[in-house]
Amino acid sequence: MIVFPNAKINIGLNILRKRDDGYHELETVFYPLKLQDGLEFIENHTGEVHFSNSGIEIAGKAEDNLVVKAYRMLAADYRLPGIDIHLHKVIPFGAGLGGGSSDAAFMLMGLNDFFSLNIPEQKLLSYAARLGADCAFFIKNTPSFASGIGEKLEPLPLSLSGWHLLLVKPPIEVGTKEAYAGVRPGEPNVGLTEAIRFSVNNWQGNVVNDFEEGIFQRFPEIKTLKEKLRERGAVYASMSGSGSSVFGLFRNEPLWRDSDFPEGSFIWYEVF
Ligand SMILES: C[C@](O)(CO)[C@H](O)COP(=O)(O)OP(=O)(O)OC[C@H]1O[C@@H](n2ccc(N)nc2=O)[C@H](O)[C@@H]1O
Ligand SMILES: Nc1ncnc2c1ncn2[C@@H]1O[C@H](COP(=O)(O)OP(=O)(O)OP(=O)(O)O)[C@@H](O)[C@H]1O
Repeated sequence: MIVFPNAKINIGLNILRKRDDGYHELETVFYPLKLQDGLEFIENHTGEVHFSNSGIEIAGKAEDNLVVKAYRMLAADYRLPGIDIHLHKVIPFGAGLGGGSSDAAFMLMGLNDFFSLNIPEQKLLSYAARLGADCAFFIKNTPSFASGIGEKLEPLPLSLSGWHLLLVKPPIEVGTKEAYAGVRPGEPNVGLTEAIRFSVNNWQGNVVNDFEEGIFQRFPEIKTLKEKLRERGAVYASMSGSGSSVFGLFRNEPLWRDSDFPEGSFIWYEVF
């Protein structure tokens, strides 16, 4: 079976408070992108899991990969055969695009479908939440308002249809944990549920990402990137999640060249 896990952006991200277990309560809007990895698995007769990877190389042991963790989680509760997994990685990581979380969520859904496990959506959502705070979103994969630690989801009637998105990930990887360490939690001036209802023209300054302050201090080139997207005509520009990627929303196709951005940047353009 082959599935295509997609990326997400965060539109606004307010970090409200730190919990006793170290996680942070937040409010954010998740919006799916067409940018995708390719994830294939076939049954084998060894009873083992084999993992291979092409495209962007993922360092570390196969057992640490979120798709293998997703398999192990289901295999603990359901009878599953061994499988060979191949992940073609296109979505950059350390980018705030949720690529690893998406791979894990699509693995859960793929195993559920292919091996007819009949796991209801509510249960898939709770498996996903155990794999990562972002992961549950990809089970639904429609524009959503998220709260809690990112796992409480409500569908959001937000359509960016017709808007052009230009996303740039500079050659900097930001770890999620370190990004959280650099924020000061607090209540926003305008709550996200209210701000997101404004027209996109009024988002800048109202729909904010609380990770930006700390990350821009550490990596001024990411701040410069956001300014560049605004100069190029982005009606709204923001870092996504914990960074390092930055996106701009444009009314029309933006004019840009690869050389506008830091050498080695990953660039993605789509029309919603
Ligand atoms: C930055 C976001 O992408 C915004 O959507 C997410 O909050 C991150 O979600 P994620 O990558 O799925 O995160 P996880 O793998 O669950 O957590 C990685 C680390 O980030 C921190 N973390 C994550 C989520 C959260 N609400 N509060 C946290 O403090 C914790 O230190 C945790 O150990
Ligand atoms: N399938 C996977 N794809 C990408 N990274 C993975 C995967 N499985 C495990 N990882 C590990 O997760 C780390 C990436 O996590 P990180 O949270 O920084 O990235 P991200 O995909 O940009 O997500 P986020 O939007 O949550 O910030 C990498 O260092 C990598 O080793």
